[in-house]
Order: sequence, then C-alpha cells, then structure tokens
Amino acid sequence: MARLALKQLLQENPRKVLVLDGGQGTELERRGINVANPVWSTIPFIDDAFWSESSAERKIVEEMYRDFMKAGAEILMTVTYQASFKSVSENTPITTLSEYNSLLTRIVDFARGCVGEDKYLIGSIGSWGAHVCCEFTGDYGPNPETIDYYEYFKPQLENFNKSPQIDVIAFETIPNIHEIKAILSWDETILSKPFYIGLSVDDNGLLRDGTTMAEIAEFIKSVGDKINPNFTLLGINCVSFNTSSDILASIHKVLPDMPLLVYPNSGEVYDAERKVWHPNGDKSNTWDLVVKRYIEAGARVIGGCCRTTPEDITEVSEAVKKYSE
Ligand code: MET
Ligand SMILES: [Zn+2]
Repeated sequence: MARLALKQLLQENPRKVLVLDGGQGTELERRGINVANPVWSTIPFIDDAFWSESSAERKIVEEMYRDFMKAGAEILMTVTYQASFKSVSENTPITTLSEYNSLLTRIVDFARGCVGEDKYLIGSIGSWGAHVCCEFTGDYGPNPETIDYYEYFKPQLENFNKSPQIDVIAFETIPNIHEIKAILSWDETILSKPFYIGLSVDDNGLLRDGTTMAEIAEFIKSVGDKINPNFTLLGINCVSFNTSSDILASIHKVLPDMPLLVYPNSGEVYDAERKVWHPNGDKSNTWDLVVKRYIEAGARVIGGCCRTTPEDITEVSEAVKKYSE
C-alpha cells in the first residue's frame, strides 16, 4: 500500500490536514445524473450498462473523482451513502446478500481505480435515518433506543470491513444520540477498520434530536478506555456553512484531544417552496475564513458536503495550504 495508515498519518504529523472531496450526490446530479430515487447517488451503479467501458454515466463518475482530485482532494468517498442492504434490496432488482456484496465490491473497486493507490478511500454509510429521510430531523420515532442499528448497518459494514481498498468507514449525517451510542458500543470484532462519525447538527449547534455537544462529549468520556480503538475522527457534515466553524469549535472545547473532521454544505439556502437554491447571503463567510477557523478548532480532515463542487474544494485546498503548514 502506497499510503500510511490514516491514524498513523494523523498521529505522526500533528499539523497535517487532509482535504476531503465535495458533495458527490449533488455533484453527480449537477453533471446530469438523475439521482431522484431511494438509493440516491448509488443508482447509476445498479444498471449493468454502467460497467461497460462506453457508459456515459461511468464517465461522469470518473470525471467527478478526477476533478475533485485536481482540486486537491486527498481523501475521497465511495458513492454509497444510500446503499444499505435494506435500501438496495427493497428498491432495486438486487435482492440477495450475495448480489449486494458483489455490487458493493464492484463500486468500491471502481472508486479505488478512480482515485489510485495514493489517496485515502472512505467507505460511505448514511445514517439509519437516511433510509427514512430523517437525517435532518433526528426524529427516530418514540423508541429510538430500541432500534436495532447493528442489524441495519451489518451487511454494508461487513463488506467494508473486509475490503482491502477501504481505509476508513464513515457514518455520515448521524442525527440521533441513540445511534451514536450504538455505533460507539461496537468493538473491533464489529468495526474492524478505522471509522469516523459525522454528526448532523442544526444551526444552534445541537444534534438534530436536541442533544448538546457537551452531552455527546460526556458520553464519549464515560466510555473511556473501552472505546473501540478504531474510532479515529469525530465531526460534522451536511451542516450549515455559516455556523459550521462555531459548531466545530464547540466540539473542540469539550473534546480537545479528539481529531475532528468537517464538511459543511455550500452555504446556499434552499427555498423549499420554489424548489430553488439561493446564494449565501453572508458574503463575509468564505472558505478561506472558515478553513482557518476549522484548523484552529482541531480539524484534521476538511471538505464539502451537499452542493459543494470541485471549485469549492480548490478553495478549501488553498486555505488548508495557507493555514496548516
Ligand atoms: C446527505 S449528505 C451526503 C453525503 C454523501 N457523502 C455525498 O455527498 O454524496
Ligand atoms: Zn450532504
């Protein structure tokens, strides 16, 4: 393997900040792929035609990876946010575990082929809430503590655990404290690879279910040494651009030794009535400014989530160079 283990890289180079890619799902949509379906951006891979050399959609995905890398991304994701076994088996012709594993392995190997051996590859897993569209409300019903999170994640997790191509597993957009507690209760037999948790946080800096960052920190501290040593980074993703640096600083304050990661949305504001995006009204907030603040707040991995493009990642890389070296 051409690259150092991610944890080793972060530990041995305390000033190193890795640039992550941007919002893949929205970027593929911007490039013409219709992602409006229950498995979202994983849809192109479901069609057998994708795997032929001449596939136009395949070219689009390859170009997306190429452009994020040109922009400076050093750690990139698989396009598997909505690809849990439940979502795939209930909404596509792929219904058996063995077909599902072949699909995931194909997607992961394809992503590795696109990014090459030098880059880090993240196996993306959306929150439990993502399959029922509540990753931005955190409303997991009346008994969120009784949900069997492991059963839901297991097939995707086992595939990624075994994959020699995946460097780190991502639990993205996690909005509920019970889900965080479940993930952090899993030992190395269940989560045998480095992993991170991206929290889904509102504009007031609360987890979407209302939990404070201090409460999350208390929980992590209460697990203490028993925490899975593969727990590598904690952070926020798919959060408001304008408030993201304050939120990250609030996590750094309560967990000063935890390596953090952050990839916010583009800063545009969605008008749900007219179904259009408006530009960020706060012109004083630039990538240069927020990246500087992220690094001051302990960020070790920085990129973009929904609606961020290779142009955004270029600005992220320039700012990372300026403030981390
Ligand atoms: C809804 S958050 C989506 C995160 C995912 N990694 C993507 O950008 O495609
Ligand atoms: Zn997002």
